[in-house]
Amino acid sequence: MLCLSESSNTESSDDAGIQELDESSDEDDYNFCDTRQSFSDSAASPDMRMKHSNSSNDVQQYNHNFVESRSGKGENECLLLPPKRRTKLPEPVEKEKGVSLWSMIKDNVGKDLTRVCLPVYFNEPISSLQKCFEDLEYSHLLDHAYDYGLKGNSVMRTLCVAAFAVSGYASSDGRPCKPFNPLLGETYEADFPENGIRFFSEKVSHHPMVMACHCEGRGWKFWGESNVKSKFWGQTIQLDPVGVLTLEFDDGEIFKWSKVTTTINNLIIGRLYCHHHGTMKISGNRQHSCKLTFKQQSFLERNPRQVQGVVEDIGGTKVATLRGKWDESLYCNVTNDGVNSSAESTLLWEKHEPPTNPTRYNLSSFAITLNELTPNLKEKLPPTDSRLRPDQRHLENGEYDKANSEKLRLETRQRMARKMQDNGWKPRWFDRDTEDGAFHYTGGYWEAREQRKWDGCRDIFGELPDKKTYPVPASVGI
Ligand SMILES: CC(C)CCC[C@@H](C)[C@H]1CC[C@H]2[C@@H]3CC=C4C[C@@H](O)CC[C@]4(C)[C@H]3CC[C@]12C
Repeated sequence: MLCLSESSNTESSDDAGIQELDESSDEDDYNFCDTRQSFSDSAASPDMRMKHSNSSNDVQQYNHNFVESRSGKGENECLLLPPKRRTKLPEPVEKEKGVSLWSMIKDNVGKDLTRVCLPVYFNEPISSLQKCFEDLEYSHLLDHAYDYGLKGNSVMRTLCVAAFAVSGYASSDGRPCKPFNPLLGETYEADFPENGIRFFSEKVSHHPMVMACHCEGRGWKFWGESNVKSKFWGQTIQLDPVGVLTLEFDDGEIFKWSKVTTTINNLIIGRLYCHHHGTMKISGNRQHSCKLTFKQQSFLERNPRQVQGVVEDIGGTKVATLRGKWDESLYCNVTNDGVNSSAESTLLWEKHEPPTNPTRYNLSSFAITLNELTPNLKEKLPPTDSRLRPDQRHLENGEYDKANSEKLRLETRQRMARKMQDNGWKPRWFDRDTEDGAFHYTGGYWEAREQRKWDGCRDIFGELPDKKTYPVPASVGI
């Protein structure tokens, strides 16, 4: 495995595991304004007629409890609007260098690839914690799922949950770089009132590398962990996710599923791309469950990236089907009385348009916003937030040499992570449940943020206070 998940290797690098602002958005997190704005996504809205239409500007009733009246009356009412987010990354300070992955690993052919140190140039300016949040770009599907369920439409609820589970893969298309491997105890918060969600994640284990996350939306909670087992096959790497994702609606309905296998292709020659394949069983605790198949890619496949699925009731009767592509869109057909209805299929989900000027990282518009650090936000963050990680910030700014040296410094520091874990280090915000073995959010993050009380949050990105207090064990790999 080429630097993807950690190995217990002694000399491997932390590759283990491998602004210009558009608007003056840094003034305040919130802008007060007197026009009502809508941030809704339309596909799969419960109020929408079942057609392929995609009108994205309807103001929908389930949106934005954050849009509150400030003055409380009349035409001049002032509404609290969400922050304006940036639409592009900063212009790089230095010119981009053309370094091929092959040039980095060619001298290591036949060697253990976990020992190959990749320079920061192969990273994207996003940490794996932030990448977990990318799975929630289409969280409106869960809002719709909640509403459908309340209206008694359990089939549409299940279909929306399935569409959500697939939508998380959309942003992996055409992304050739490796996210930063967070430091032990690194956190990431995402307060997205415009999407009605609040997300939090923490790296809870370094060996094996595990990240736990927790997200609250309108009518639902979603949590899980991100941990992959990887196998290196030479030209490809296979990633098998470990752990279960859980979605719980406020009315008590729960869905659980695991992610499918991801294969990263053309590591050595050709254009690097990833492909997702396997079966995803989304099990519900009430009326319906869904089985999705991400098709295996073959040389003859004229239609790659396909996903197909069926929704079944507890008796095993097929009540709906679903098909589409994980990098494009998904449609469903609801079966009536066991007979496939001839009516046209319904659009459940469609990928957002890519940004107009993509960078070499090929981030989506949503991903571009995730590492933005406004002065106002900076004041509120704990010292462990990914946005404060210096090498990642330098990379984002296109300061490659600074990024590289900071990365080396932090990796040296990180070498004591295993020692810390062995010595009983515990995550600050998550706890492993003794019953189901999963990490659960212990709560209190947003409350601590309110009071700016970050007790127990170490300065993980700074200089080590004293090497004697934290000896770097010679035999510990990262
Ligand atoms: C050698 C270097 C430059 C290769 C770059 C590899 C990139 C494409 C790899 C590195 C880490 C990978 C991610 C690691 C873990 C997961 C979780 C899984 O459930 C979905 C895929 C996803 C999100 C992977 C997508 C591909 C990924 C981003």
